[in-house]
Amino acid sequence: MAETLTAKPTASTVEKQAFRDAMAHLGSAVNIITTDGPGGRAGFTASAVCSVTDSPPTLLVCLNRSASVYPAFTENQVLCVNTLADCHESLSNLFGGKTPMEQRFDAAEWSSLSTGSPILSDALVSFDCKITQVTQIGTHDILFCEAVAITRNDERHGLVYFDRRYHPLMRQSAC
Ligand SMILES: NC(=O)c1ccc[n+]([C@@H]2O[C@H](COP(=O)([O-])OP(=O)(O)OC[C@H]3O[C@@H](n4cnc5c(N)ncnc54)[C@H](O)[C@@H]3O)[C@@H](O)[C@H]2O)c1
Ligand SMILES: Cc1cc2c(cc1C)N(C[C@H](O)[C@H](O)[C@H](O)COP(=O)(O)O)c1[nH]c(=O)[nH]c(=O)c1N2
Repeated sequence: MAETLTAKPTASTVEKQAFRDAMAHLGSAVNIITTDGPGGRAGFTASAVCSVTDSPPTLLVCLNRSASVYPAFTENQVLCVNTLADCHESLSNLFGGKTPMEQRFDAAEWSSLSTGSPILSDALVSFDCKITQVTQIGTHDILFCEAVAITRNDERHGLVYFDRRYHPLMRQSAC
């Protein structure tokens, strides 16, 4: 586990709502981030996920520190990024807040791979990761996550969150 950095707050001329309205114009994949371990099983929906480097294979996940799941991720130090397919809209909403944890997990099939974090059975792709570094910016922690195992489903269609709504993302069919 490496250092935790804290950015100095700076005055911004952009209002929070204007920022969110602007961010709603960026389409993104939708993911259910899961963890399990001494801190308990937990999961939440995240669109703030991206690739950092392939050497070592690293993704980042932004997690609001006020989320109910925050203590579990902090304690477990492992997580799985489960990228959702077009059929997962209601599952995304379940993991998107307020629903009790057991009810979230009861709605789908799960397995485990290397770290013990729940792997969503029909996810588009699952990155089983250990958290290697954490940086604090404003309300969120940026979790840098090194993939230790990956499962892929090359047949399913994708799911995109854009303009505050879900959209299916179709694979190009072979011609
Ligand atoms: N990064 C995040 O924490 C994040 C991202 C997406 C959605 N959400 C949450 O999901 C719910 C629905 O979101 P929505 O997209 O339908 O409408 P919204 O108006 O709350 O958000 C619009 C866009 O702004 C960004 N955003 C929203 N809340 C943020 C936050 N606290 N920190 C950083 N960026 C944020 C995201 O890109 C989001 O898609 C809200 O409660 C929202 O806070 C959080
Ligand atoms: C489409 C979409 C996308 C995101 C979210 C929601 C939705 C619907 N949420 C919010 C997050 O899922 C929610 O705060 C957690 O489920 C925690 O909620 P509880 O505190 O358990 O109610 C979210 N939260 C976060 O910290 N980082 C993120 O990238 C996202 N992205």
